[in-house]
Amino acid sequence: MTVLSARDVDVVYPRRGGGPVAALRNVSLSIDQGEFVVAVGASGCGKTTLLKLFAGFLKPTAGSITLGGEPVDGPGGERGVVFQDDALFPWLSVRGNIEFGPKMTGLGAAERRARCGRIIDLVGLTDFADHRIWELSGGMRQRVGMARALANEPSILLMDEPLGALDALTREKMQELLVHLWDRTKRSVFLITHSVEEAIFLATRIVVLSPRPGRITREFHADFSRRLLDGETSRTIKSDPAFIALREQVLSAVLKGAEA
Ligand SMILES: Nc1ncnc2c1ncn2[C@@H]1O[C@H](COP(=O)(O)OP(=O)(O)OP(=O)(O)O)[C@@H](O)[C@H]1O
Repeated sequence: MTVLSARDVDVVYPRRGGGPVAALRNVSLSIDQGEFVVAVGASGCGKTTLLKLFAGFLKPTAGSITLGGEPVDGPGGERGVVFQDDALFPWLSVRGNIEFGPKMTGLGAAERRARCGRIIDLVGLTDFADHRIWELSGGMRQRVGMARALANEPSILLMDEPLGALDALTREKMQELLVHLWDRTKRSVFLITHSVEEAIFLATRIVVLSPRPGRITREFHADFSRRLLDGETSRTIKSDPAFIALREQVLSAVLKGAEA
C-alpha cells in the first residue's frame, strides 16, 4: 500500500534579482507501507525540496503529492519530520519536548505520558527523560528529535540528514538505532543523506537524483538492515563484498548524475 506519493512533480523557485531556479523536474516517487527509502545525490539536486513537498511545507509548481491517496495540502501529524539541526525547546525537558506535539493535538495527560514513555524507552533515553536539552550530547538531541517526530504516531518519518552533524562513532550507533526504530515501529521512512554508505546500510530502496533540475536517475534495492536485525554487526555488514559492490554502483550513479 502506498503511503506517500509524488507524481510528475516540478518545482521552480522564483529568484529575486535572477532567473527562476528549476529544482525538480518530472519527479515521481511512491513510498509504500514499511519501506525505508533513502535519497542521495550531489549537493543542490533537490533532495530537501522533495522532502519539503512530502512534508507539505512547499507546493509543487506542477504535478501532485498525495498521502494515502489524498492530496497533501500542508503539514500534518501523519508525517513526522526530523532535520539535522532540530529546533528542540531548550527550556523543556526531554519528556516535555516529546509530549509537546500530542499535547497540542489534545491527547489526555495519562495517555500522553504512557505513549511518550514508550517512545522515550524506544530511543534509549529513559534515564534522561527529565534532563534539559542543553544537558544532552548531539546524538541524544537527535534521539529526542526522532522521538518527538514519532510522538504523533505518524505513518511516515521524513528525515533530512538527521545524522549529518554527528561524529563517526555516534553516527554509526544512531544508524543502528534508526534500523531498530524502523523495525519496531513499522513506520515508513524517507531519509536524505550525503553518505552513500549510510544510504545502503539503512535503505530498502535507494533513489539517486541528478542535479538541477533534480530528476530520479536510478533506483537500487537493498536489505542490509535485515542482517543487522538478525544479529550481525555494522562493521561486518559494511565490510561485506556485496555491500562494497553496491556502494560503488550507487556512488558511480551519483557521480554520473552530477556530471550530466
Ligand atoms: N527558497 C529557494 N529559493 C530559490 N532557490 C532555492 C530555494 N531553495 C532551494 N533552492 C535551490 O534549489 C536547488 C535544490 O535545493 P535543495 O536544497 O532541495 O537541494 P539539496 O539536494 O537538498 O541540496 P543539499 O544536498 O546541498 O542540501 C538548489 O539549487 C538550491 O539553491
